[in-house]
Amino acid sequence: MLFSEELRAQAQPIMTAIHEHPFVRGIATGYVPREALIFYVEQDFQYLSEFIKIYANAITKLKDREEMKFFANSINFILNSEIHPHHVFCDIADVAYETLQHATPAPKAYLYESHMYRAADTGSLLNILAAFQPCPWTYSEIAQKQTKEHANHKNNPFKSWIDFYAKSANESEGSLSNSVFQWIDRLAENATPQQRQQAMQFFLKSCELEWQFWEQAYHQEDWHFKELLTTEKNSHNKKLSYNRKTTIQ
Ligand SMILES: Cc1ncc(CN)c(N)n1
Repeated sequence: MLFSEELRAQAQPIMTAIHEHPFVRGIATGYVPREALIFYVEQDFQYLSEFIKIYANAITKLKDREEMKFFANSINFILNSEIHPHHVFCDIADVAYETLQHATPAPKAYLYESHMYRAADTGSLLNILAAFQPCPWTYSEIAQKQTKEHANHKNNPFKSWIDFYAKSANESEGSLSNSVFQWIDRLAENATPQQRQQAMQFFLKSCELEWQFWEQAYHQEDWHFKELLTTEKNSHNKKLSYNRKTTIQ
């Protein structure tokens, strides 16, 4: 069995829980509470910004130009394309995207970012790829499953979100996702059982943190002593006062 097959097999219970998560089901059925959408975008904006920095840092560990290109493309995708799904959520929540770009990372987002830095700090490309991979992989799985269920019908306000990640499953992110699994397999061939085990742990923890990220947004889980822990003035302490862009008649 290829190592990437082992990774996916071990992660299956987590992937099933992600598919069944109420936030993710809400995308398929067309309704997610407004506060959850706002919290998600605030946190994801911060998370993806951090992800870019971690990708950039990972480039310093590479020797091969093709490998560098992969990380450069990933950064480009996050910076220039992945704002679209955020806009979809903002439009549904009827909130201006610019107002959601100043949050402090909430506990699970902080944990996820720290986890990826920890993977990068090991200096092992296998660990780095294993820790990064659940980010594109789980979204591509969600979108492909929801497309198969025909959740992306024209009356679903989340259609464009599903189409975006389903399309990227075939083009950039997903085909990228497959090529990353192949890359992981090549690295795993020369790894010791201990090194594979460590990479497996990075992968599974990132999968769990993907589930936690949905959970955190759905329940707007934040630091309990937030006012002591942040210097941000514009954090989502004020979430209930987010003005709608349009006036309700
Ligand atoms: C937390 C999280 N994980 C994954 C993705 C999809 N790249 C995302 N936007 N945010």
